[in-house]
Amino acid sequence: MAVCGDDKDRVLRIHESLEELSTDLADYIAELSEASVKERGVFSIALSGGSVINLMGKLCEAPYNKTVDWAKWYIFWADERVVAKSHADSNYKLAKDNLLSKVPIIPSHVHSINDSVSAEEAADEYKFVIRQLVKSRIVSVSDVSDSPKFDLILLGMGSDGHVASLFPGHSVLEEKDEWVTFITNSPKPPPERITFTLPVINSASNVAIVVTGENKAETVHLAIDDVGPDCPLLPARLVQPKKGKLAWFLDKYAAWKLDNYQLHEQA
Ligand SMILES: O=C1O[C@H](COP(=O)(O)O)[C@@H](O)[C@H](O)[C@H]1O
Repeated sequence: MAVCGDDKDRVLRIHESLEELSTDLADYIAELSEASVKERGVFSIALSGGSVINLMGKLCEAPYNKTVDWAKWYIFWADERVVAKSHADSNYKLAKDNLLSKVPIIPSHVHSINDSVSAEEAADEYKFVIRQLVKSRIVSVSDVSDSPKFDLILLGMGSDGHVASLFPGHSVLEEKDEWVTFITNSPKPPPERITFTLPVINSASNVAIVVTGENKAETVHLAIDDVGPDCPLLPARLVQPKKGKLAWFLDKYAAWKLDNYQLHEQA
C-alpha cells in the first residue's frame, strides 16, 4: 500500500488489491471507532450504499468482530433510496445483509429512514432524528457551523463523480441550510432518494471516499488532481472537510490516471 498526501488533512491510500484495501479500510474504521469511543464514549458513522459496503466486509471477521466496541456504534446513512427496506435497491438492506446482521450492533442504534412516506417527508423525519441525537450528544456538533459532526462519513463515488445522492449539475449541490434533503429525479435509479448535504459531509471529523476499478480512473483523476479551470464540477471534488480529515481509499486500477501516479506508487 502507498499512503501519500498533499497535506495532513487529505491522504490518498492506494492499494495493490481489493484484499489489501479491505484490510486497510477495516483497520482505519476500527482505529477511528476506538479513538472516538475513548474520547466521546460513542462512535457515529454514516454509511453509503454500493461497493463500499462489500469492501467493509472484513469488519465482520477476526480480529475486528471481537475487538471493535460495537455497542457504542450509532449508524446512519449518508444517502438512501426511498424504497422498502426489503428491496434490493435499499442501502439499508445492503448494510444489514453484509454488516449489521453479522456484528453485535444494538438495533436501536441503527437509524435508517422511514420508507413508508414520501422522499420529502423521509428527509424531514431524518433531520428530526439527527437533531435529537445532536441534542443528546450522540452526534457531535460542528464548532464552525450548526451542522452535525459525524465521527466518520463513508462515501463511494459513481463513475459520474456523484457521492451520496449528490449528482453532477443537480441543484442539491447548492443546498446550504438543510442537513438532509431529497431528490425525486436521480439520474441513477431509483429516482427518489434522500441525501446528506455538502455542509453536513464537510462538517464531519473524518470522511473516507472508497473507489475501485479502472472504469472510475478518469473520474478519480478529475476529482483529485489539479486539472485547471475547465474541470467539470464533480460532487466528489466538493468533498472538502472544513476541519476534518479526508482519506481516499483507491485500488491501483482506480488510481492509475492520477498525476504523479508513479510517485504515489513508490511512496
Ligand atoms: O447510488 C449510489 O451510488 C454510489 C456509488 O456506488 P458504487 O457501487 O459505484 O460504489 C453510492 O456511494 C451511493 O451511496 C449510492 O446510493
